[in-house]
Amino acid sequence: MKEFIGVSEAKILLKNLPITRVPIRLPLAESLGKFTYSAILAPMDVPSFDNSGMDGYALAFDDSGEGREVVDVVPAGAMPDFVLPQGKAVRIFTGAPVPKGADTVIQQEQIERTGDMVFFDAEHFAKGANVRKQGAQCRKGSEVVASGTQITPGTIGLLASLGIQEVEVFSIPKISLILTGDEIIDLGYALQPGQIYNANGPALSAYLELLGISGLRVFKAKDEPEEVTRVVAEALEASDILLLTGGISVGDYDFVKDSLHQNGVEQLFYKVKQRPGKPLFAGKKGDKLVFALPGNPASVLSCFMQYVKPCMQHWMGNPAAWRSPQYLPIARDFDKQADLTFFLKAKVESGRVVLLPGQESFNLLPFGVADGLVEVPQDQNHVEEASLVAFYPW
Ligand SMILES: Nc1nc2c(c(=O)[nH]1)N[C@H]1C(S)=C(S)[C@@H](COP(=O)(O)OP(=O)(O)OC[C@H]3O[C@@H](n4cnc5c(N)ncnc54)[C@H](O)[C@@H]3O)O[C@H]1N2
Ligand code: MOO
Repeated sequence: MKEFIGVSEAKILLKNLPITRVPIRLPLAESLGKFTYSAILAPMDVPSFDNSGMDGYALAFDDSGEGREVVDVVPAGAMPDFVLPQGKAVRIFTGAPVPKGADTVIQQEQIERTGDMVFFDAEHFAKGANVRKQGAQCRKGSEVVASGTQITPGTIGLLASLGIQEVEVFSIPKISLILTGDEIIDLGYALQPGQIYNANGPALSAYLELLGISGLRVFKAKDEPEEVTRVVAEALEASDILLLTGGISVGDYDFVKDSLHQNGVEQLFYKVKQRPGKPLFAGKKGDKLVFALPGNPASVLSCFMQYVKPCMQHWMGNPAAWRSPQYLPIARDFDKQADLTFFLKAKVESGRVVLLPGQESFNLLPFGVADGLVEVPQDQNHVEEASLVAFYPW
């Protein structure tokens, strides 16, 4: 039951959590952005036949003779059923199979053609020129993609070239979000006095999209203990990772922590020496992770980026989930009094980080332009202009 711990201790606790991750098989077209679960081996040679890299003429390089008679044409998509006779050439096109008996393709710009005869200057070529050999890209059985690789459009092209239609990837966690707070109103409704628009829901849903996670289930709970407990039970059942916003500090209407305990969630830590997001709660129930994010929107986004995002990325098989920040020079001096780690909204301008005005945890204005967060460690109260600071892009 860790209480009021430092940022690094909180991160180490999360990083060391054993997480059972399961692979799923997905159609290639749905695998973009996912991480491969196991290494992928080539099921065949690619190219699977020697083929021409140019539009031109295929011939046997070592054949002597001033010119070659063109005896046939090989288009792409057809396999020639003849052996090229000695001293002859065939018209060939890019991607077409090089017929047996030929070993070199001379591109058509380098050929003089007179009637059925072609002439070229052999000094400008080497044997084998412009022939893409069978297996030049990869041999059957060779590893083409390592495990833990993020699938890009390029990976999809590579796998398609190998005829692979499905890939085994790390699954995407099922995420639920419980928004607490009687004052929270969804977009599209008129605000009554005392009410505010739900900013945390749309922001988190967008952040999940950025991580390649769709299908977020959003629940709402009134500031009422039985309701929070009931909604936690329902949401927990349906999720691998449960997020809550609000209701986690010490106010009379903050019921989240008790509701989590009542639902058998074991506390990993509560309260972190940081601003924003001091009352952050992390817990687990079996393999399920639970994060109760302090309701202020800046705390929600900051805590999500620093703690929840790496857990989710780790779950999804990203080997760089807990990667180190970038180190960039800060544009101006910065001073703080509190003995807490600060996460500050910042913009990168000409390679320097500029801290934005409006760092209070209720204030969303700097998020309109921020590129990410700067971390100023707990024990550092002064940051000198131009010194390097840790910067986390979104
Ligand atoms: N006596 C103390 N009061 C507070 C402390 C404390 O230590 N002692 N901590 C403060 C800090 S720091 C934070 S952070 C907040 C966290 O409070 P909760 O997690 O209980 O969140 P709420 O009180 O429910 O809401 C805080 C704030 O955020 C607004 N909010 C909530 N949900 C949304 C949403 N979906 N979209 C937009 N805004 C939202 C809510 O209206 C409140 O203004 O506690 C401090 N208090
Ligand atoms: O720790 Mo809270 O997020 O500052 O307002």
